[in-house]
Amino acid sequence: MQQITRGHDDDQQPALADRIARSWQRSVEHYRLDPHAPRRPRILGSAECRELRERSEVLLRAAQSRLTRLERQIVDGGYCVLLTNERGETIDFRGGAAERVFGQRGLRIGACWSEDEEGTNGVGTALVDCQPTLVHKHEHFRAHNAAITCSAAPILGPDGRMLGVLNATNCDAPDDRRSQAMVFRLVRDSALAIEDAVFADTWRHAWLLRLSAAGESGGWDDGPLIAFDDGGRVLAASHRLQLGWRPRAALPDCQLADLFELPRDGLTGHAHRHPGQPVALRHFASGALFHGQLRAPARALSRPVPREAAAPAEGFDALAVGDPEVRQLVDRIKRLADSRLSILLLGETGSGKEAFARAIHAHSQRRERPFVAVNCAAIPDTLIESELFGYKEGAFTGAKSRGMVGKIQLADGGTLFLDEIGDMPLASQTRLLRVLAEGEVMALGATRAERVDLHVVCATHRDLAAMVAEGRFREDLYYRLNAATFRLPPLRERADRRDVIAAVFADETHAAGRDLALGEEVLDRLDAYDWPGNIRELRNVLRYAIAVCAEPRLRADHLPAAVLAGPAQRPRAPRAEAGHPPRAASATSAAALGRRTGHAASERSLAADRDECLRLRQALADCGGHAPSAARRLGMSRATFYRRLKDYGIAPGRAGED
Ligand SMILES: Nc1ncnc2c1ncn2[C@@H]1O[C@H](COP(=O)(O)OP(=O)(O)OP(=O)(O)O)[C@@H](O)[C@H]1O
Repeated sequence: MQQITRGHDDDQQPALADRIARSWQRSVEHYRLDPHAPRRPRILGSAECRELRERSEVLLRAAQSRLTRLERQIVDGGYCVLLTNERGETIDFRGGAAERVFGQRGLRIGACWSEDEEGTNGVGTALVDCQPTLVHKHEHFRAHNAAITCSAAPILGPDGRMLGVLNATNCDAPDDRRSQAMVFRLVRDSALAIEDAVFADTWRHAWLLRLSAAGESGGWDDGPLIAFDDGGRVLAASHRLQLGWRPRAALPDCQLADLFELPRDGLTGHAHRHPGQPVALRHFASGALFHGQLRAPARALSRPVPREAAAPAEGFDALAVGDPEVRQLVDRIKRLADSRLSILLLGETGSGKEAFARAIHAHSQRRERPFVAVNCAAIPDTLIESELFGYKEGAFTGAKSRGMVGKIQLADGGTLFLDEIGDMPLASQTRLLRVLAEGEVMALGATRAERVDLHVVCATHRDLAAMVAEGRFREDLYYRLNAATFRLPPLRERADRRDVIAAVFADETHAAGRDLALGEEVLDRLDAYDWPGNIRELRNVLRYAIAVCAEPRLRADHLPAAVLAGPAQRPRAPRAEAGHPPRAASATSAAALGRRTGHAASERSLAADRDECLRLRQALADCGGHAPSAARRLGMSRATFYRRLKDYGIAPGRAGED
C-alpha cells in the first residue's frame, strides 16, 4: 500500500522534459534496462488478469462510464484507452476496431507498463512522479516504443493512495508533441472524474455535496465533493477541494455549518423539501457564493464506513493462526498493538511479516489512519532519505520544486511499516533514531523539525545482532527496535500447515470465482513439500493449479512439477523463542553473512547456499534473465530476489554463467 502526494498538474516544458530526463536516468542507472532489448511489454496470463481485476474492483466499477466516454471521444482518432492498477498492470483496455494492431505493440489487457520494466513511458513515469505525463514517441526509453505517444494521468484514492493510471496511446501521431495537447487534457480530466467516482462510491453511505462556483455551469460532473453525516459533520473531501479554506486534512471533524452559511433547515432539510434542486451556499471565510448539489446516502448509517476500512483481509481473523506458537505470538502482539513500543518481525521471505504488520495496524486504535509500508531494500540508498523524510523546496538539485512529503509524515497518526530494515543505510538509521526517540521528523533542507505520532513496525530476515557486531547497524537503533521481537515460523514448521493450505486454497478459489474441491491426496502432497518461499509460494502454486484445473476437483497432477518432486534438501532453521531474535533468521542469510564476514559457515548451510544459488540462477535462465518473472516463479518478492542476487554476487544478465 502506498500513500502519495500529487505533484504539479501540468504538461509544461521544461518541467516535463526534466522529469523525462530523470526517468531515463532511472531507467539506465537504477533499473539497468537496455533500450534496445528486443522484447515487448510483459503480458500477464488470464488467471492473473482476473485476479488483478478483482483486486481493483472499486476502481474498475467507478471508471466504467468515464472509460466509455473517453473511448467514444478518441478511439476514432486512432487512440486506445488503457486503465492500469497501481503497479502499471493493464486492467481495462479499449481499442475499438484496431484492437489487434494495438495488441501487437503490447497495448492490451494484462500488459505491464511499470517504469522498472519498460523504462520511461506514460503509465510508468506517471506512477513514479504521480503527475499527469505525456511521453511522446522518441521520449520513450525502449526503442520498440519509439513510435507511440502516451498521455497518462494518475488516479488517487480518497485516502491519497495510488489506485492506478488512465492512459491514451496513439501509434501514428504527428511528430509535433503539441498535437497531443487536447487528448492529454481529456485524459487528465477523465482521471479526475474517476477519482471523484471512487470517492462517491467509497462514501456512498454518506451525504455528498458537490460544489460549483455560483454563475458557472458546473454540474454533478466536476467541482469538489464533500462527504458528511446526518449531523452535518464533514467526513472527507475530494482532492479537488483546493479552495484555500483549510488544509484538506483538517476538514474531517469540522461541521459544514462552520464552513458555510446554510439554509435555515440545514442541507438535508433542504434536500427533503426541494429534491434535486441546487442549494446556494455562502462560504464564510471568503464570502464567495457556491451552488451545491446533494446526493442522499445509499443507506442511512450513523457512521459511514469506507469500503476499504472494512476489507476482511485486514485483521488477524483473516490470517490462519492455528499453530500454537503463532497463536501465542498473536495474543502478545495484540497487547502491544496500542503501545509505544516498536515491533520487530523476523521470518523468512513470504512467511507473512507484512500481513502481520497490517493485522497489527487493523487491530490498533490507529486503524482509521494510514498504514504506510516502505521496503528499504527496494529503494536505492541515494533515494531512501528523501523517500522517508521528505524534502523541502530546492533542498537539492533535481528536487521537485514544491518539495515532497516523506513517508514518515504520511504515516502520521498511523503505522509505519519498515520492511527489510536491515537494508537501511547507516545515515538513514541515524535520522530514523531521532524520529523514534523524539517523535520528530526533519525533512531534508528543512530548518525546523515537525512532530509525528507513529507506531513503527519493522521486519527483516537479516541477523541484526550480527550486523551490529560488524558495525553495519546502529546499536542504539537495534536496542530501540528489538524490545518486542517476534519470529514468524516458516510454513514447513507450522503445526497448522494443513489449515493454512486450506485457508489459502479457499481464498484463491474465491478470487478465481471457482467452486473447487481439494482432495486429501493433493493436501498430502502440498503438506509434504517444504515451501522455501513460504505462504507466498503456496499462494502462487495454488493459483497456478486452480488456473490449469478444468474439472470440479483439484488433482495432484495439476500441481507444478517442483511440488510433485517433493521437498528440496534444505536444512531447517532452529525455532527461536518468541520475544528473542533467532541466532540467524534463515540458514541462507546466515551462510551469506558468514561468507561475507569470513566466519566459517557450517557445511549444512553451505549446501543450502549452493542449492539456493542454483535455484536463483535456474529461475533467471528460465525467464530469459527477467528478474521480476524469476522472482514470481520462486514465490519471492522482487526486493528479496534482488537482495539474494546481491548476496550471491549474481548479476541478472549473467545468470546463466557459472
Ligand atoms: N497467516 C496467513 N494466512 C494466509 N495468508 C497469509 C498468511 N500470512 C501471509 N499470507 C499471505 O502470504 C503472502 C506473503 O505474505 P507477506 O508479504 O506478508 O510475507 P513477508 O514475510 O512480508 O515476505 P517478504 O519478506 O518477502 O517481504 C501474501 O499473499 C499474504 O497475504
